[in-house]
Amino acid sequence: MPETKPDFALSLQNVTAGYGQTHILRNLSLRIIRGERVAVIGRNGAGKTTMLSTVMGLTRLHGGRVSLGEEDISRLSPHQRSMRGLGLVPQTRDIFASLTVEENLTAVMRGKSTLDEAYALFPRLKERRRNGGTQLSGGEQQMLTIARTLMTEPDVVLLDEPLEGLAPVICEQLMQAFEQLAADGRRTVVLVEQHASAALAFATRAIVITNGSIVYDDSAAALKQQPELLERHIGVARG
Ligand SMILES: Nc1ncnc2c1ncn2[C@@H]1O[C@H](COP(=O)(O)OP(=O)(O)OP(=O)(O)O)[C@@H](O)[C@H]1O
Repeated sequence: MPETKPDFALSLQNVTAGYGQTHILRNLSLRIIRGERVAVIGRNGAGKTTMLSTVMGLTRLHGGRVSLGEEDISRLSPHQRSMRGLGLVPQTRDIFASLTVEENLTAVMRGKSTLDEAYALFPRLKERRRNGGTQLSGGEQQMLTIARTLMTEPDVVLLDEPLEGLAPVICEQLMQAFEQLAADGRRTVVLVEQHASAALAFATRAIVITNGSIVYDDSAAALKQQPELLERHIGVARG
């Protein structure tokens, strides 16, 4: 029987990248299959944000290649990458504070995306649609940041520590929204998160980064069963 080739959504091949002359990621290789849910965990400063930023074209690529599907996107600008279906939800909640919720969403809307879609995912944003960015709570700002990225119709969604600093009840709502985003393999989701247990409950695959290199790449369920490994790689296994 002919072997079917995996459909890779995103690939990093021998990537060395950083800021200016500094190398943070070292010869990092990774291939993510379309529809996969991947958790990326690691200690502070391990290079998780740098990895997402490198995929998005926001760092200096010193060597290697980044591909989206079959296409080498290593030389494309962040905007071109976004147009091809990459969406980054940055750690720095990225909204226009002077605009209302609705204006924030319509400003970046693309293709077939609709406000209803955003509001179905986050009903709270519908309630707050006429409120300005500065009037939102931290959790609402995070919801808006995620919804803004979705308005660009990404096939691959990169989430950079979306739960950081938020109350447990909001974290739960966000995790439910990520479940919906990833449902039926509709989107490929890469979740960088310090809350290891939430990330591992969501993901099918886990990647652990230490000093800019991948030290674990296997099933999320298997990593959950090895608290000593989690402890070794990320310190206190945070809930
Ligand atoms: N803009 C920058 N310029 C120079 N060095 C940077 C920059 N951003 C991050 N670094 C450095 O790159 C290394 C990796 O940082 P990165 O933010 O990727 O880690 P991280 O795993 O996401 O950690 P955290 O959980 O703290 O966000 C760190 O040593 C950091 O100081």
